[in-house]
Amino acid sequence: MTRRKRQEAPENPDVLAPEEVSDSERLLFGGPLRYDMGWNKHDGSFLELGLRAMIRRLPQLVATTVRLAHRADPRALRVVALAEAGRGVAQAVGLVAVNWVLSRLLVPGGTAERLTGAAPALALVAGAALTGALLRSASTAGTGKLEPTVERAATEMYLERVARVELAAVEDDEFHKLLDSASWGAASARRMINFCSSVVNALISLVAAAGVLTVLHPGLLPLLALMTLPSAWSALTIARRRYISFHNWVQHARAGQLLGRLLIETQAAPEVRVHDLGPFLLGHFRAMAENGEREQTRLARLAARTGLVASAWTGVATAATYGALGALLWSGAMALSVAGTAVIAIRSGSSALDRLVVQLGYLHEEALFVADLERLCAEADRRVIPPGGRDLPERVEAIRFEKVTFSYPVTAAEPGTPLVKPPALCEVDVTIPVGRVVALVGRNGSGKTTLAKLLCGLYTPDSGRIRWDDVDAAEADRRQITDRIALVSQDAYRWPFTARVNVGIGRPDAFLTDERLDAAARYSGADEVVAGLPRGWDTLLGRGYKGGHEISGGQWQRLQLSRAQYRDARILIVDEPTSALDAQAEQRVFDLIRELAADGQTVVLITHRLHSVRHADVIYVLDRGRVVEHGAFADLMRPGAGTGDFREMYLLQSRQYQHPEHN
Ligand SMILES: Nc1ncnc2c1ncn2[C@@H]1O[C@H](COP(=O)(O)OP(=O)(O)OP(=O)(O)O)[C@@H](O)[C@H]1O
Repeated sequence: MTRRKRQEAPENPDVLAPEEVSDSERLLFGGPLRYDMGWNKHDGSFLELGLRAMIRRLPQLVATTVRLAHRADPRALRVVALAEAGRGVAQAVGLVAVNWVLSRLLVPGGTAERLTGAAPALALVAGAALTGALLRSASTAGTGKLEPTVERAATEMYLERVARVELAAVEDDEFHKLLDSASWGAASARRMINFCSSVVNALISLVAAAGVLTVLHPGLLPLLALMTLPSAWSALTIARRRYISFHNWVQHARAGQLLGRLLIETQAAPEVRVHDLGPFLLGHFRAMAENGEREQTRLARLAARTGLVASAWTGVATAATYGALGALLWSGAMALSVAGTAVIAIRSGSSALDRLVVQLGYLHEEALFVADLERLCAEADRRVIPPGGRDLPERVEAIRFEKVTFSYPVTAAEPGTPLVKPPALCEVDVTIPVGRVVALVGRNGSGKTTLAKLLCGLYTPDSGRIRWDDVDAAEADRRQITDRIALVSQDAYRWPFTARVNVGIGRPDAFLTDERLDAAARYSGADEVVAGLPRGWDTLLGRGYKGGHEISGGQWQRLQLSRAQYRDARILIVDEPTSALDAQAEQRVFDLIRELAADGQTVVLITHRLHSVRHADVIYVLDRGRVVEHGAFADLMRPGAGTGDFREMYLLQSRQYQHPEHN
């Protein structure tokens, strides 16, 4: 693979290098492989932050961290805050004591005499160092306690909110992106504790150094600035360089990793072999990896150059500082002991500022994810399933859809280009008498599943009403609606749990007994599936786990039918219940549904197998979101009745089952 001509290196090394995209990436992904995920929007955020902006944001960042920590463990927060403040005082006292020591040592007289004179000051230096060490360990312990607590509290806050929102929110693209970036918020909150404690510590050290210098000699403060600013600039520049390198490298690495995954993925494996895709994918993998390596080398060279410039600046600043100190000493404006203390204070202040700018950058980046987490919580609260509501009648006679219209939210392909999509349901009138079998039939995309989801309360109509006798579902207690419904959908979830839990999860609050499970399993033929599992009911279902066992689509469907039976709800919605079942199992399911109907169970049956709806009490035929005809099977099959849609579809299907000679 040849590589495109390298683009010119950027003039300003603080700006991200232009995209270096290999031909492989252009061919396979149409350009650089960028994720369209929520967190992606924070890529490169460190670079947007200058020194001044960092300092401006400092109070807000510290406030956010303190708020998180206070919510999780106020006591540990107090320990960390007091320990850090105490460390600052200990540092200042230590510096003053050093000055005292030097002033006692640098006086004329015998060594023993001078040492004796400096003894109290030396004891103070030792005391300050010991106190500082003890406080540091208290702060480390407090931070260590806060970190996991903050992460747990933030994770719980996230999960608890997400579990309560409407389905429409989870399906909304924008909400999903926010969900994605907020999912990093908990780990970021944890890291913020550490970064923030380092920032506060560096800040206190800096203030202590500046305070002591001001007390010693006001003229020393500009020297601190002279020495620390180039060093802060160099620390920030080098940190940015590393950051740029990481972000450029990570894109190419991601693209390469994707190819690596495709080569070993089970689903792709047959095609990789039959079409001999191995060398093709491997060749592109190598080209991308080499591109990534070249990028890293280039950035490492640039980082080395910047480091050298920064070191030269720091050297000049150090020389200027020591020159100024020398001049003050020479002119007699400053005592030697003060100059000695000033050197120590300036060094400690400058290293504190280095730490401050780097840690502040990281703190800023983590704070963006925590802000997403907070935004998600606010948004989730806005889109939460409303709690409470009107009680449903104990014995409902019929559920009625009255002129119900519903549209899914439309996502524009390009920003600012609204898409017009017809509603999934349009002015639909459907009556579901309790204790009867109602069938919904129609072409793909005609709105059958949408109607079932509205019945479950997963969506609410844009207009029109769904009434449970005289109670409007929009005002009813949603829990009472879902409690009365069991749903077997074509895409029912395959829980990576044991077979026992996969059925029992139909009603998680009910006691799991083998008796109840066996009864539910017999209902759909899942008893045969369970009998064939290596550990029976206790077999873990799902590949990729030790002891995990995979079962076929049809076997899953039987388990899912048992789950609905285990739920023991008054209304059973079955959406394509037999799509993956063999002919025998399918017949059995429809016989069961008939038996249920005879027992007075309400069944809403959605299916494309029209021969199976012959026994339904009423059949609704949908087309492009509208009910085009409805009635009993015999009525719909009468020539000339209604629109004839059902009759036509039914006859077409029956002809396919007949032997060609009989046509
Ligand atoms: N989650 C969704 N988001 C956006 N549009 C959707 C969503 N689900 C369904 N639709 C659209 O709504 C319309 C009705 O879909 P629905 O799944 O209700 O039809 P259906 O009759 O059950 O189809 P099938 O027989 O294929 O299962 C279709 O145009 C479909 O593309």
